[in-house]
Amino acid sequence: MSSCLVLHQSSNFQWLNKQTGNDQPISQWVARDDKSGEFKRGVSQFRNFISREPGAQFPPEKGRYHLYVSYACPWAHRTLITRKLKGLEEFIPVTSVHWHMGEKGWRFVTPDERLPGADVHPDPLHPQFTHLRDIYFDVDPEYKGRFTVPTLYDTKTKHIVSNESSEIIRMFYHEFDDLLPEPYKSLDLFPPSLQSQIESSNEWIYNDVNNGVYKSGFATTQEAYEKAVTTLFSSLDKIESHLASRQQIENKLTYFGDGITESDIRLYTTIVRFDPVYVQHFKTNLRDIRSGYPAIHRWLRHLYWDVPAFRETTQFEHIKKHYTKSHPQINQFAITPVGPVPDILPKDEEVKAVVAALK
Ligand SMILES: N[C@@H](CCC(=O)N[C@@H](CS)C(=O)NCC(=O)O)C(=O)O
Repeated sequence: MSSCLVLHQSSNFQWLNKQTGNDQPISQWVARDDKSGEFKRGVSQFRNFISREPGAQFPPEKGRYHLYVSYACPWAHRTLITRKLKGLEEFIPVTSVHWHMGEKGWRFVTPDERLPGADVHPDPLHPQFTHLRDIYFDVDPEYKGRFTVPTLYDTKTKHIVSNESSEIIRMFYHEFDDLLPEPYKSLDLFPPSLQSQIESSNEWIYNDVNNGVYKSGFATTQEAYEKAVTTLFSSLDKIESHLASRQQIENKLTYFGDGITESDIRLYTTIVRFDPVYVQHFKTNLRDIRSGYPAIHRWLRHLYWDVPAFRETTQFEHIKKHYTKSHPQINQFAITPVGPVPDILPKDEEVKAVVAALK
């Protein structure tokens, strides 16, 4: 453990003044001096790549890299789905943090805690570390940024390879292919023929939907909230008509092409959290998915119920408790709403009002 880390852990003064390495408390989602009240997501700081190119700094190797995630987090969820779809579970071990994010950020569970989901355990690489931030400061005592999941860590060089989910999933697409058996080796989640469509939809779906729910929920002015929520719902309307025509005209259940692609992965992790959390916690309540967006609902339930990589990486207890119990500025008493029940509907059930409307 670096001496700097000991300093961070032992001094309350340091905690108060350096909670994110940039003098903002962890829970300060909108910068204090930002009068717009708009949530602006920071840029990830570690941006290296695992590559199978000869001489690469981070070559693909079984067991070399460790992935730190939270089951609650939609960005980390992308990496868990991709890892499973590509058959990388034996190659890239995972540790999930506890669902609660406090003033010191994400923490590891203690040895006696039992939470749902695979791989929720203390940090196996640094058993003395209590929080994810300990890894960031161990790697860089001067780190100035947020301590985010996913974090892809190299056990050999003791560096963070990347803490940017959109890039981690792309490393998983092909860089390990030489080590993988079929059918994982030839699974292409970003096929050349669809890349430009995927890229251009990523841009607005990221801004308006994936990050849009946070812009709505973390807004600190009425104007910022209304701007985010109306943009979010007009983008959901656009996604609904795209998926409805895919389902009705092309008879396809995925977002583009014939199989699952990056677009499905990136959209799913927001949509599966929408009804259970975002509708009430982030006030994204012009409609919900189950009663307001039939084509999105059908697409969501196809991925959840028919594709194990989606269902097995979706842990509703982590999701519901994380948001509702980690944001005191939004939910002072940390009460987790019971509904909606169930978290996700079976494929052959609809909410009663939808059934009545269809009669
Ligand atoms: N752009 C990053 C965002 C990751 C991110 O913001 N993760 C959240 C959890 S959902 C986090 O760890 N936040 C901790 C913090 O900001 O203090 C990515 O896609 O990987």
